[in-house]
Amino acid sequence: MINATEPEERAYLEEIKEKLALAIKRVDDAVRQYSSDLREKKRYIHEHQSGMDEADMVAADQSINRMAFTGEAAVARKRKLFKLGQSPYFGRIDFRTPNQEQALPVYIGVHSFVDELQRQSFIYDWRVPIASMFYDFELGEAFYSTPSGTVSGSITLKRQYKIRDGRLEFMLENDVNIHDDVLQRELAKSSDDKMKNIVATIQRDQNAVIRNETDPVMVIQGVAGSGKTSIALHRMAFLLYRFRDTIAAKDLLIISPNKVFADYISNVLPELGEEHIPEMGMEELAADLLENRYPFQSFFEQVSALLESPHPAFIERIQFKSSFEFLSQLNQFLLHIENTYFTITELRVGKVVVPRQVIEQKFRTYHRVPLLKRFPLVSQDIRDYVRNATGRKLSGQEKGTIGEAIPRMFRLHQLMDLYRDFYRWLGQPALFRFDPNRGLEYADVFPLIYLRLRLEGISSYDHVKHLLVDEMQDYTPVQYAVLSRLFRCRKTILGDVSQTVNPYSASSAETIERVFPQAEVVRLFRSYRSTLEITAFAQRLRPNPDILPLERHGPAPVLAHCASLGEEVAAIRQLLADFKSSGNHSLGIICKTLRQAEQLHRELAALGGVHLLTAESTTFKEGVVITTAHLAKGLEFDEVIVPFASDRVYKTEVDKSMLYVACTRAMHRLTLTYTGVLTAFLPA
Ligand SMILES: Nc1ncnc2c1ncn2[C@@H]1O[C@H](COP(=O)(O)OP(=O)(O)OP(=O)(O)O)[C@@H](O)[C@H]1O
Repeated sequence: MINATEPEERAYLEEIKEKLALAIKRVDDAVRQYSSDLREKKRYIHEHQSGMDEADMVAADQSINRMAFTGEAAVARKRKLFKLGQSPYFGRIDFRTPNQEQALPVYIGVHSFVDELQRQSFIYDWRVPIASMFYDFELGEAFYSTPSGTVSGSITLKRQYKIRDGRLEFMLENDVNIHDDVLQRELAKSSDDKMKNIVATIQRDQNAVIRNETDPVMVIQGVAGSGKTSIALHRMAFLLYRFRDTIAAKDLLIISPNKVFADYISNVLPELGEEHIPEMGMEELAADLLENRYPFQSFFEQVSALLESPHPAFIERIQFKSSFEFLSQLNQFLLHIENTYFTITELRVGKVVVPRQVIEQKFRTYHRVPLLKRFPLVSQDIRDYVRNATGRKLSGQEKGTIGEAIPRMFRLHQLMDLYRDFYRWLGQPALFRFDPNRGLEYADVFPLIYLRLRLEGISSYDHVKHLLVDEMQDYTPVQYAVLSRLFRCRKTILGDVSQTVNPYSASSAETIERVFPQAEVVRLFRSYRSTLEITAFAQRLRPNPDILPLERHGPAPVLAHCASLGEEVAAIRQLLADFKSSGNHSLGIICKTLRQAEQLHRELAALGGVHLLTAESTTFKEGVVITTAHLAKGLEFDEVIVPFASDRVYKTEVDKSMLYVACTRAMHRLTLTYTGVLTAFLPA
């Protein structure tokens, strides 16, 4: 066997590092050559500019661009090689097909490394087909799929390595399931400031999601900490690799809940050697789709309003607009306006009378065109009709008459008027509240966009080739209907219905399936983030008998009763001091409302290094963070403190959701502090 023993492996690692160093040197030389050629070329052009014609200039430009492009590619390659030098590979399988005499080792890393001189693959990218067996199989029979068919054989050896800064820290041989051991070590570590890649320990069910190439829509419903976001990002990296000839990072789009989250996850793709993927929030998308014509309340403001003053009529409006019933009513209304808002009459233009039937027939011709876009088309056809009838060109005035008369045959043209009419048609005008000073309620934003999409058509996102939607539970059927019409591409949609920040407008995987009947729904029950003690504690808030926590232990969550607010703040100060000497890196103090978070921030700011995250924040901060459960969604911390966990603060369904989200952010340690009586959501 090749490299059977640990000393042999160590020697082999040195050998690979040398090869990598050599490869880096070659790239360096090449880069130097490119830049000197480029300089030379530019100098030449500069000097000979006057004698060059346009064609020469274009050719020169092209050649400069080509050179710059090759130079950039070389720099990117160098970056990858350098990274491999730090940690060339994390796994190995020895695989033998029936017609091979000996099993050959397949070393697996974050990138591939092929020695061009020897024409030999030393390291396989984790995304190549053969590497999938590392995640899918233990020792024994195994197979992998390639575009040209399935390859079967057997795995005779499987190893995992932890190589850091070029040094082999440990190496594990597996006869049973080594993944667990390495996984445990990874999970027990304290978190860095941002989300990490998990290539070395991707689990089998996760791998299936990451490598799924066939389903047009994947919906991932996974319990808190099941790795949904991680998997989705690895899936993007996989698709970028698998379809590298047709999909680039700029062709993907991530819809993320907020900028802090976007920043938090922004490291993963670059770590995997891919470029940054464009990202936008739902509100940004909404503003764009409404062309900034109508100011509106944000989702964060909607949830804050629910937390601070949950008015029954407000809740009713939200609930209704989050239902399937609402979407089908909107669709019926669209039919209704199509059938009843037209009053088509004959049209006189000079001496010509255009009969009603002709105009009707023209409108029918364009029934596939969005309704509000038909008028200019019909107007043009009628002009042609009149021109043919008169046998002469039309005057400006005649053209104008037609251009004005045709749209007038439809009752309303303003989107907002139509939307308002919808509620009249429903017989529920009170369900639409519009205060021009405060803008639209958030619950009205996507219904209005939906109307616009159906009535005017929008094609500005046709370039997107894969859409990733995180925190799917917080979007309503109308929002999905908009996404489905706007993004005709493949989609990966993920979330957890237990972690909604607004139970009145939550969507489950089943809801989403109704919008995307072709979706493949995957459910993940294994939870990786928190210790068993923390997961068990969070289960008291939202029991889920199917959850499978990983067997990892830590201190039991603490419920700290305090005699007064002053004492509570003092207790939190003490917890902060303990944290600073604990060796942990991140601490999240997660409140229910922004007001509480701001208040606590004022109390603790003097300690220094305490960051307040608000809806306006754009970057994730290392160390101690004070924020709300809503904004902490998707993030994780070594330690979490949930202040004010009393029955006065956590009493409604929305409050309970917030508490669940807050507690499930903790990886290793969780403390809840309160004064008075503990929230009833945590019965003893
Ligand atoms: N296979 C794995 N190997 C190592 N770590 C993993 C693995 N799967 C998940 N994790 C870790 O578990 C934690 C939770 O992952 P992630 O944030 O992707 O989960 P999530 O399902 O999106 O969580 P939530 O819905 O609660 O926000 C992260 O620290 C992630 O690195």
